[in-house]
Amino acid sequence: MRSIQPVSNIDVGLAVPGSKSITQRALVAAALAGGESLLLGVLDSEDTNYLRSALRALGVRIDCSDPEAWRVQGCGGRLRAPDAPIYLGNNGTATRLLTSVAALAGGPVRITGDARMAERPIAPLMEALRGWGVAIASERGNGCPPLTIHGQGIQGGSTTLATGKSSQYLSSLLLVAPYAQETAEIAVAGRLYSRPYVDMTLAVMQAFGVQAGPVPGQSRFVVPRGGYRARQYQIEGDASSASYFLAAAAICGGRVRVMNLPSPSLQGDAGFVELLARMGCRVEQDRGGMQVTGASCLHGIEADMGDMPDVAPTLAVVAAFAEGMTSITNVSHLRVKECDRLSAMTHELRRLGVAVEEREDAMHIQGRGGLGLHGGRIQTYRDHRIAMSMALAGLRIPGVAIEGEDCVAKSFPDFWERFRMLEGQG
Ligand SMILES: O=C(O)C1=C[C@@H](OP(=O)(O)O)[C@@H](O)[C@H](O)C1
Ligand SMILES: C=C(OP(=O)(O)O)C(=O)O
Repeated sequence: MRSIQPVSNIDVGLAVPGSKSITQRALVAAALAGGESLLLGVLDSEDTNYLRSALRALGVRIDCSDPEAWRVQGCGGRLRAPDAPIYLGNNGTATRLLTSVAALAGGPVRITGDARMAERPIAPLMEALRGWGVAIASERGNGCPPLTIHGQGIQGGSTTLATGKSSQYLSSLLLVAPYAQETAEIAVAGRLYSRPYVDMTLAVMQAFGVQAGPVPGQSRFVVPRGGYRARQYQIEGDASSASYFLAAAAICGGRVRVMNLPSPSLQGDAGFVELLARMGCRVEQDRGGMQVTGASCLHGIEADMGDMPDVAPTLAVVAAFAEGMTSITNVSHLRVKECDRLSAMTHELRRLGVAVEEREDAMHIQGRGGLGLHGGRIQTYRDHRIAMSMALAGLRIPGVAIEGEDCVAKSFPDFWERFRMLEGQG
């Protein structure tokens, strides 16, 4: 258990670990490319280690003797079937991305994960891969992992993605599409959640030499045949990880600078600072980083967070210290993350006395400037984002403690060491 110390008026500058999403995309592109890539500023965490081990099992050599600069010997799109199942814990991104990558292995690949991953859907991606001639089955027949992919290459041509609740399906199809036997087309049916992650995928693909994109005016993506070019690639700081520190300035007053989160950024979650600005904070952002200065009074806002799901818990905690109602809408996909985050955040904020209403796809938080709140032992449901966001409440409310705090290792292994920089202030 980790007890949090309240502070006020902070003044902190820091760099955050590399982006989890960009690291994983760059690893896949570099693994499939021909030749050696050097990935700089990578995130070295539980999730990226799962993906790294999986790519090694598929025959890719990755040298991590420098933890922040990984050297990847690309296989030119030719992977081997692994000797054992690939275990990916609760890494949704890697599970979705590797499901398509596994189709390029010359033999069966079994992908497994932890108990929660076995509840996180993947059926729309399976169906779209079948449209490209890939034989794939979900072991329990429920459209969730464990899965077996009978890797024999990807035929390509047209397929349809019935989108479902994750953009990771589309990112997965896009990333392997250059290695299909025919030009690949993906028609997207239905609403696409978390769209900025798709743009990030396209940007990483472009950086590795593949120009893919949506057909203007249509919900269809075309990816030319070819392959990735190995290169040296610099990864930005993680915008979701940065949100906890930037939000601390909003909650406690004072200012926080994150040096390695540039504006513009490839990450949709970099838009979190715009929400803080709407609540009254001062935001400065440029290529050199982002800075948030807290306001004497925060006010509630309406925020459609369909495109920024991972920072919705952070905003929910800030909302508890604002005056008035904050509505976080369009977030039903939060229910299929590491835990059901809508339900978890509702429970844990209520534990501290915050008035929260939970809806199927939204949360409404009635802030009273933090008045009347009290301490409590926060349950984290093995979810890093519940731990890191709820810790922020303890910077204002005495007596907040976080149970199961080690879950931060998924995306931010030294979160607590950096968090101590905040607690040491004021
Ligand atoms: O593609 C990615 O890197 C991610 C996409 C998002 O998931 P969904 O598209 O499932 O919302 C996000 O929540 C996840 O943490 C990372
Ligand atoms: C949802 C997340 O990750 P993933 O889907 O990759 O498990 C996250 O990091 O908040």
